[in-house]
Amino acid sequence: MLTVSNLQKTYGSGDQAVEAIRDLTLTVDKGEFVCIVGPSGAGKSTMLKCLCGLLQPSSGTVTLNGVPLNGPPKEIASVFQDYSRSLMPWFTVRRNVGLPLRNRHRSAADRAARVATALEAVGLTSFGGRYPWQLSGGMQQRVAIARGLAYAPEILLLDEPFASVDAQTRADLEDLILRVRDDTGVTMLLVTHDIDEAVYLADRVVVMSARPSVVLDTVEVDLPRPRDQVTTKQLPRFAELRAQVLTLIRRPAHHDSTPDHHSKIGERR
Ligand SMILES: Nc1ncnc2c1ncn2[C@@H]1O[C@H](COP(=O)(O)OP(=O)(O)OP(=O)(O)O)[C@@H](O)[C@H]1O
Repeated sequence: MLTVSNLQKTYGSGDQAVEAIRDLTLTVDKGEFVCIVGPSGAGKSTMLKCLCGLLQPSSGTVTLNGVPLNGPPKEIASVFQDYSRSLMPWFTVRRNVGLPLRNRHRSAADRAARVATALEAVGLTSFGGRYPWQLSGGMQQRVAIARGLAYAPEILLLDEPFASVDAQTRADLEDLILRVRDDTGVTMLLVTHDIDEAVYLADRVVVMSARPSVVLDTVEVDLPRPRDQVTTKQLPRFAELRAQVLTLIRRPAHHDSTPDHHSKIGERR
């Protein structure tokens, strides 16, 4: 469904040039849940911006259903880490969730129905009339997820979506996103620096090196579904997969990445 071939991205030029991504190649199949792990500054957000058409790669291609990307595609919705900056504080929850639908020229009744379904999916039906600042951080992130879902994308891109909430809320949101995936069949591409989270959620974990990033390897996650925060994480296979990803991350890349970068990624604090 989504193919990234030899993606390379350098910001600026000359003395100011920052090579964020050296060479990324990966594919995401329809309905798959792919997690991307990589150290801080590895270029994960840069990659997602290239995938949702907000940034032009310096070289390489991104194709969606066989068509090269040329600007933001209507098939993709994104959820970012910082919900406080992605929600409009002067709009109600309902209006925030319905915002991207206005550009798709849907009727008011259709928009309202989609917003209601999306709010229900994230358990916020009774909060549609509130403002974001009246909600907890975890609830605000659920609003951001609902906004992505209301858009009915083929692919949902999630950039460290649970990084700004406490551990219990994070676990709840992880389970929410798994439930949404089961209910809707939407393809998920989620970036995280948390190995446990990646293994818990994914069908496949793509491991990125430190900047300038390359794909170090891909790990197939053959854990049974439905997954559970307690029983899945107690499985010996979960520990094996976790160790496999950690070993990859600790192995220096072939280019000039430093061990310091690698130490920033790892087990949940
Ligand atoms: N607009 C920009 N101009 C110049 N350099 C940039 C720009 N955006 C990002 N960079 C640099 O590119 C590199 C990759 O940044 P990016 O935000 O993609 O990494 P990341 O893996 O998402 O990091 P984190 O996990 O900390 O969010 C960093 O060194 C960053 O400083």
